[in-house]
Amino acid sequence: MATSKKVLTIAGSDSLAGGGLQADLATFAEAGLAGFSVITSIVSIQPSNVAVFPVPDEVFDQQLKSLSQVEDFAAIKVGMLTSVKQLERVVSFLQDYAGPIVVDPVLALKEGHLAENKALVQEYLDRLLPLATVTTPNLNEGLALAERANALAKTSSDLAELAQKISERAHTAVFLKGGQGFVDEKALDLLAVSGQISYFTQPALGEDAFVNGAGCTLAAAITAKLALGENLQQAVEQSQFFVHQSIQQGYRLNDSRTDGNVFQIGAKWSK
Ligand SMILES: Nc1ncnc2c1ncn2[C@@H]1O[C@H](COP(=O)(O)OP(=O)(O)O)[C@@H](O)[C@H]1O
Ligand SMILES: Cc1ncc(COP(=O)(O)O)c(C=O)c1O
Repeated sequence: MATSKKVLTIAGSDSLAGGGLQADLATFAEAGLAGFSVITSIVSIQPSNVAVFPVPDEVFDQQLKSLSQVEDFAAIKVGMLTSVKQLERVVSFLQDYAGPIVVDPVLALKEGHLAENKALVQEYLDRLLPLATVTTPNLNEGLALAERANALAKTSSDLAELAQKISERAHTAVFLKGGQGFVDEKALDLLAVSGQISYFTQPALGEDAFVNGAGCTLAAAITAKLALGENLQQAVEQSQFFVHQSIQQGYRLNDSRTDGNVFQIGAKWSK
C-alpha cells in the first residue's frame, strides 16, 4: 500500500478556479500529495466586483474539528481569512503543530478590491505570521503589512528593503512577489530570512500573462515542497519555476477575455 503524505489548506473557494483552494488542491495533487481543505469563505468574482462570503463560524469550527481524525499533516498552508475571529481559531489550531506552515496573507486580489481590514492586518503581524515558516505577500500585501501605503517598490533594492521590514515586523521569513513590477524584463521575487536576501528570477511573461491563481499556486507549491522535505531555499526556487510553467500553460475563461487562469497539471518543478 502506497502511503501519500498529507497536506492541508485553510483557504477560500474561488468558483472561477484561478486561485483559492481550487489552485491549492491542484498543486498538491501535482506534487503527489493528498490534499485536505478547510473552507474559510466563498468568493464570487463578477466582471464588476469581487464578493467574499465568509462561512458561518460554526461551519468553520466543525471543519477544523473534523481534522482531529487525520494524523500527521506534512505541511499546512493558510490562504484567505476573512475575520480576526477566523484568524484566532487558526492560531489556536496551529498552536501545537510542529511542521512547516506557509501563510499567504490574502489581502489584495488582482480581480478586484477587498475591503481594507486594519485589525486583521495587525493580527496577522502579531499572532499568525510569527507561527509561519514563511509568508508569501504580493507587492500590495507587502505594503499593507509594512504599513507603507504609498511607498514606491520598483527596484530590487526597494523590494529587498520592504521584505526586510515585513520580516522584522512579522518575525518570520518573507517571500515577496514582485508580480507585474518587472525589473530588467525579469519577474523578480525575493526571500528574506534572518536578515539575508536571496533573489529569484524568471523571464517576464508580460502584462497579459495568465496569472489568476499564480500567488495561491506559488504558496501551495512551497507548502508541497516543504512537506516533501526540501529546505526553504530549494522549495521557493522550485515553486517559482513551477508557477512560471503553470502561467505559460494557462487558459482563458472565454475568448473575449485577455486574462486567464494558471494551469498546474503537467507543470515541471525544474529544468
Ligand atoms: N507576468 C508575469 N511573468 C512572469 N511571472 C509572473 C508574472 N506575474 C506574476 N508572476 C509570478 O507569479 C508568482 C505570483 O506572483 P503575483 O502574481 O504577484 O502574486 P499574487 O497572485 O499573490 O498577486 C510570482 O512568482 C511572480 O513572479
Ligand atoms: C479564495 C481566493 N483566495 C485567494 C485568491 C488570490 O488568488 P491569486 O493566486 O491570483 O493571488 C483568490 C483570487 O481570486 C481567491 O478567490
